[in-house]
Amino acid sequence: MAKTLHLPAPAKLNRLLHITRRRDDGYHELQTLFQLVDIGDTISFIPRDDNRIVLNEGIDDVAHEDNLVVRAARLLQTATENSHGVSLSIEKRLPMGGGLGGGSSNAATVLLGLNHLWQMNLSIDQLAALGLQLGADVPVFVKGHSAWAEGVGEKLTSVTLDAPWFVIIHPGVSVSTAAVFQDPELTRNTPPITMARALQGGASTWRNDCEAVVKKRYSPIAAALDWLNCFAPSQLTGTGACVFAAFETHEAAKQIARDASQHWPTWVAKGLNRSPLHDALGG
Ligand SMILES: C[C@@](CO)(OP(=O)(O)O)[C@H](O)COP(=O)(O)OP(=O)(O)OC[C@H]1O[C@@H](n2ccc(N)nc2=O)[C@H](O)[C@@H]1O
Ligand SMILES: Nc1ncnc2c1ncn2[C@@H]1O[C@H](COP(=O)(O)OP(=O)(O)O)[C@@H](O)[C@H]1O
Repeated sequence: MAKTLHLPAPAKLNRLLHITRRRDDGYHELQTLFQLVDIGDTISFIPRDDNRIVLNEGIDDVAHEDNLVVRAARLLQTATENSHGVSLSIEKRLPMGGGLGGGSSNAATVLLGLNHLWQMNLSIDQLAALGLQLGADVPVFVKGHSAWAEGVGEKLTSVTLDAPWFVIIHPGVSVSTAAVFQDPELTRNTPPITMARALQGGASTWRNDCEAVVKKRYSPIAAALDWLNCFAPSQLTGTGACVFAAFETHEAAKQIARDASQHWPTWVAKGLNRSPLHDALGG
């Protein structure tokens, strides 16, 4: 029987997110600091004798062909014109549409995992370019390092950030990314800053331009931010829904998480700089 490969798909936090401009095509240019964290999903791969791509254990709310793991596998199969197949399954731990990048990370894990399993020998840059076709957050997971990002998130420079313990709370609502970017009140003209200046400023200066609009539209997110702000400066990740705060010790994070978990789904996560996916693949 073919051996099963299990690979991690870590989450990310946006520790800073500035929106600098709306482009003519309606998309927004960003400056963001992506940090990888040590919570995530697991993707399992079993090679097949035929050329089919099959998702055995998927996600209830997402159709088979729409699932980013199936789309990533098909994209690699087409781009490399190969006739290998695979059976995939997802052990889902990350909330969907939570701003933790779970779907994007799942896609990146499939691109790297199948490049390895099918021995396609595409470079990381080639895989990141394929990943961008699936979503703006896929390339950072393909590259596998915390990063300063510009453009729509695809122009990446690896950075080494502090690695605190984070408390991450899901306030229980689902945020529409499109609606946030369409909101007339969104701050979309933050002057661009240099990466050096952002890093020099440090975490106490980092903020998320989506936060004001998201708080106004979703009162449960405002409530979770207000609650967490009583213990440490708190922020939204991506366009939400999750909010987070950093703590120096695991103990301190666990203590706050215990209280938070009485109200909301809550995670404690360690900040990372290198992806556990790249550790697992030995790259
Ligand atoms: C803003 C970030 C930061 O990480 O939010 P999260 O998704 O993590 O919350 C991401 O880059 C999100 O990228 P991605 O996940 O690809 O966005 P999508 O859901 O495809 O975007 C939905 C819609 O939002 C708008 N949109 C999205 C990204 C962007 N840079 N400018 C935009 O204007 C577009 O109208 C797009 O059709
Ligand atoms: N494998 C997958 N995991 C999560 N979401 C997926 C997946 N495949 C498709 N999706 C779709 O992508 C959307 C964004 O998911 P996700 O990346 O988890 O959130 P976010 O972009 O807010 O961090 C989901 O709401 C879902 O409809």
